[in-house]
Amino acid sequence: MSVKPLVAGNWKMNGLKASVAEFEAIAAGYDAALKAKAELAICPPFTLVAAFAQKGLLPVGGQDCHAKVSGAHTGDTSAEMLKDAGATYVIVGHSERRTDHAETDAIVKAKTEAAWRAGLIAIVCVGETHAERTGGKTLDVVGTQVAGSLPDGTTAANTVIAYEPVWAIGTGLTPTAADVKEVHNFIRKELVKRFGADANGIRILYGGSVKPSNAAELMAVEDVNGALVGGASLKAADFLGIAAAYK
Ligand SMILES: O=C(CO)COP(=O)(O)O
Repeated sequence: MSVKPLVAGNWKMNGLKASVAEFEAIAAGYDAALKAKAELAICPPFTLVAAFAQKGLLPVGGQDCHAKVSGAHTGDTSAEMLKDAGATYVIVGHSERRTDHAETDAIVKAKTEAAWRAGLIAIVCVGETHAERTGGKTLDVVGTQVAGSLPDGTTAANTVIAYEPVWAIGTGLTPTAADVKEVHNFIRKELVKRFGADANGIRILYGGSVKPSNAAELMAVEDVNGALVGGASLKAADFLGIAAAYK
């Protein structure tokens, strides 16, 4: 099944009002040739979601959501609020949330359901730590996260998976193409086993130190259907360079 790749930018805790210029530069550079290669999306901090979405230039996403619709949850943002602000996507279960905010697979699953309830596409992140990889536990860990973080009813239309090895995030290190292939093939198999043939259309993004210089090799790997890009998504030239790496 041929799947249109998605190259999504995760701006993390970066960006001020002035950053709308960089967002506009990304949209301006997304020409017909790039449109033929990949879809783009930008997930800025909450404070910029509405401002970016109002531009109507590219799909926008949040970086997290609460599982509930509303209520006494100081500092949290619901999926409905993101939808109201104009978001299309929301990232859930990023390793920085799993670590900094002790998010478990059960919490990530509840957030994924919240995303669907609000009409958002969930970008569900999974990935092993360095110790887990060197301990030979990568597929066990990723398999457990995939099983526990995805609700019944996961489809190609409501969910994107992002495989992000924790040790590759922000480090400049990346797994070999063979290692990426092993994990993506494994995730695909698990998805098809549980959700049926439709799961061949679920996009599985690779994330972790993706740059224009390594994008061509990583994006050519079987079952890699795009990228979730951190640092290199903050500069239009780098982010567009990743999309351009598609043949
Ligand atoms: O965590 C990531 C995207 O969600 C990857 O970050 P980097 O691209 O900065 O390594």
